[in-house]
Amino acid sequence: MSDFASLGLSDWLIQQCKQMGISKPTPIQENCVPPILEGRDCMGCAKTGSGKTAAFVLPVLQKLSEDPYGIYCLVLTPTRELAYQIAEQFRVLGKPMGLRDCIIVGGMGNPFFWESKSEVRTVEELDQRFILTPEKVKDAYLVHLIQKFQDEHDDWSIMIFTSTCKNCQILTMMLQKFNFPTISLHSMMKQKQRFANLSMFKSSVYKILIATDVASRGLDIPTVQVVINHNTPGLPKTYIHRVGRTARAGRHGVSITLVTQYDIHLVHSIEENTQTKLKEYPVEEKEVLKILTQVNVTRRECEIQLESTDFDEKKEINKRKQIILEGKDPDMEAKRKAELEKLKGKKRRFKDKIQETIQNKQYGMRKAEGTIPKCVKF
Ligand SMILES: Nc1ncnc2c1ncn2[C@@H]1O[C@H](COP(=O)(O)OP(=O)(O)OP(=O)(O)O)[C@@H](O)[C@H]1O
Repeated sequence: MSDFASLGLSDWLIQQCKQMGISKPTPIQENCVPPILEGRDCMGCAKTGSGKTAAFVLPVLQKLSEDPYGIYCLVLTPTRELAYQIAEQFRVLGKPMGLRDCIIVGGMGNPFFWESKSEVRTVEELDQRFILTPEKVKDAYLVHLIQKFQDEHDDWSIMIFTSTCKNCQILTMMLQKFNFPTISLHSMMKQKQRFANLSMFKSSVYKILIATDVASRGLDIPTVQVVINHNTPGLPKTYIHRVGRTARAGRHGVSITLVTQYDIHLVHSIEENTQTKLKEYPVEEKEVLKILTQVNVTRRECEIQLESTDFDEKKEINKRKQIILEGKDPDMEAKRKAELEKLKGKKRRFKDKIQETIQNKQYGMRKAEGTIPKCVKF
């Protein structure tokens, strides 16, 4: 493995990397830094947590420092949280050159600035991936797993991914009722709250973050030791992004995916895609059964509690907001959808009618042929 100097990086940047605890380039950095410094187009692809951000931040900063003029670099990210995280990397590495940056995100009013520190530690070992196939679907397994991690580790931190905002909210409420230090992150929360929750999780005020896929891409929280997929991801790509939130930069990490009998095909495509056979996670069923009723009752209580809030109403508002952002009129869209449904209904009835006519004809023909079996009464 080469060092940063041999990649053509300046001393001040190498020093800044050292200050962050980064002394040797990762393969993606080794392969991307020189061509970017040469001014060539570069497309990089590497596994999660392998230092892709610094692979472009470092050469961009170096080139900018050579000719610091005007707006130099525009970075596009899939989520707001990721925009802040990347800006943070630019800020930390670009501190000696007095870098100025601006974050622009949708749905939050004016762009604003954010200051915080980034943390890097030494590179360690690989991660382990498991599946857990519960006898019965549900949440008791989740509670059992968390309990186990809490009992077995002094320093623990878990990210749980689930499919919908509503489920994310219910699970959070439920785990809080079991006194687990839990916080959530999903798109139906106000952005301010999303940032606040993320930073409280990052600083270990809360040990469990329950999130939808809004948190599955790019977030770098080195302390996360376990990722639990409360639902089996529908796409292998989503699985890869989710489990990539642990075992960052060569650290240890475990991922556990809850799988029902209906998800086996999804597991197979994940295994095929990742070229990894998922191991069965051993669970003491007896222990799970002990808490089963209590967990079910608590979950139901949380569902009822949530139904009495304006959660679904907000969902409707968010949907309408999205339609407006897409440049469409939400009322017109609703009308269009209703008309489409009407048309589909008409088509369905027409199809049923044809089917019925065909059946009647067939019946008539078989009757004429005398091939219809006689009804026998006992
Ligand atoms: N050369 C290095 N040596 C050790 N740690 C590094 C090195 N480069 C970056 N890191 C650290 O590794 C962690 C992961 O980096 P980064 O977030 O850029 O990964 P990524 O490849 O973009 O991951 P993802 O695909 O999940 O977005 C960060 O904490 C970063 O500071």
